[in-house]
This record gives sequence, C-alpha cells and structure tokens, in this order.
Amino acid sequence: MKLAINVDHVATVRQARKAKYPDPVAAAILAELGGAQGIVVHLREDRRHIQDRDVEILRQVVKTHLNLEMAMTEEMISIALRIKPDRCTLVPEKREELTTEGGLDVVSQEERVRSVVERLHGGGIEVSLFIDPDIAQVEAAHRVGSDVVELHTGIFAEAVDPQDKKAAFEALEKAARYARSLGLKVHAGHGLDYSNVLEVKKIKEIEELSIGHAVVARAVLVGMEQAVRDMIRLIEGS
Ligand SMILES: CC(=O)[C@@H](O)[C@H](O)COP(=O)(O)O
Ligand SMILES: NCC(=O)COP(=O)(O)O
Repeated sequence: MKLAINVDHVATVRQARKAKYPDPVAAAILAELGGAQGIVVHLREDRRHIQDRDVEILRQVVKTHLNLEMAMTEEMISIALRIKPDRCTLVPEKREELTTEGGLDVVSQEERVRSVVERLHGGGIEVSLFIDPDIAQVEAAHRVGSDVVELHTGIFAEAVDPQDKKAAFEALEKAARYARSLGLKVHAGHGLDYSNVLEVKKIKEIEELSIGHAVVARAVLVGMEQAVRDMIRLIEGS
C-alpha cells in the first residue's frame, strides 16, 4: 500500500500570518525524503491554504507524483490543464466547510463529471473521483471513465459507536472490492491517523492512502524539539 502525503495544512500555518513560511513545497520535499510515494494538495477556490504558486512549484520539484485535489469548476480545470499534475482528484467543495464533508455525488451529475474526466484525460492527466464508499457511486465513477476512486474514509474515521465503526468499515471493504472488480484503482483517504490506519490497511484492494492533517500535526510536535534547539543555538552562538 502506497502513502501519499497531503501538505495542505503546512500552508494553513503559513496563511495564518500570510507569511512566506512554512513552505508546503519544502514539506513535500521532506515528505518524499521520508518515503512518501506521492504528494497531495487541495487548491481550494477560496485559497485558504494552498496557493497557485505552490502547485506550480510542486509540479517542478515533486519527484514521485503530484495529485491535485480540486472542485469541478472551470477555473480549476484550466489551472489543471496548464500545470498538468500527474493526477487530479475531483472533490465536492463548500465555501463554509472546515474540511471536505463527503464524497462527490457522481450519480446525480454523471454528464458533467464525464465531460470533466474527458477534458482532463485530454490533457494527459489521470483522474480520481473522491467518493463515498457507496456501490452506486462506484458504478457511476466507472461509467464516467475515471481511472481511480478515492474512497472517503471520514465516516469511518469519525465513528465513535463500535457498531457505526464496523458498518463504516464494511462499507469501505465492500466498495473497495467492487471498484477493484470493475478494474478501477482504489485509493482511500480523509481523517486517517496513526491509530485508525491500522484497520484501513487491512483492506487489500486499497493501493494508496492519502493522509494529511494527522501527519502534519505530528510533524509539528516531533519536530518541535529540534526547532527549539536550532533557535537556542542561534541565540547562544556568537
Ligand atoms: C478530499 C479530501 O478528503 C481532503 O484532502 C480534503 O479535500 C482536504 O481538504 P482540507 O485540507 O482543506 O481539509
Ligand atoms: N484525500 C485525503 C487527503 O488528502 C488528506 O486528508 P486528511 O488526512 O488531511 O484528512
């Protein structure tokens, strides 16, 4: 199972002060050095974290593969066709949400999704659809010609009640198996952390996980000691 790292929230820290650091590009390079097999960014319409400049530079420096998550807007399609990430993941987007709240509803807008998939394919870009683990959505993703489905693990990750957790896990398993049987590549992500990933990794059909927030949050802490030592060295040095 491959791991792709989403560096959105490195940019969240930068944008909190509209500063130049920390740079998600530097984080992506370090993530690759740490073994990440892909880099993910979500260029949101409101540009709350990742900026256009980040995607442009990432395109040049990422050595593994660059996955651009985006809404199906004309603006985003033209950015994708110009920058040409290795993969575009189409996601639903709401301005007021804290993070993505659910999968893309492919069933209700099949024609539109098909046309966006075709345009991105025309630019030589692999396409992934971020969908709920739902059989009807998997079928629709297959019908519109997607290469990959990324199964939304958020419901599973957030479930507290053991019965809900079990049901959410079974839905992921079933959707993953079905998608694989249709010839789709199966990825998964959202809300995965250092604990719940141990369950998700049991689903053998999943080829790649996208994890962001938990890894960036941990990096802030495990990297803190070194950051303070570096500052002390500067203060104490002559
Ligand atoms: C599609 C998905 O599950 C996430 O990558 C999400 O799009 C991340 O968005 P934020 O980083 O803004 O929470
Ligand atoms: N597509 C999921 C992703 O890129 C990362 O989601 P999260 O780990 O930040 O919740």
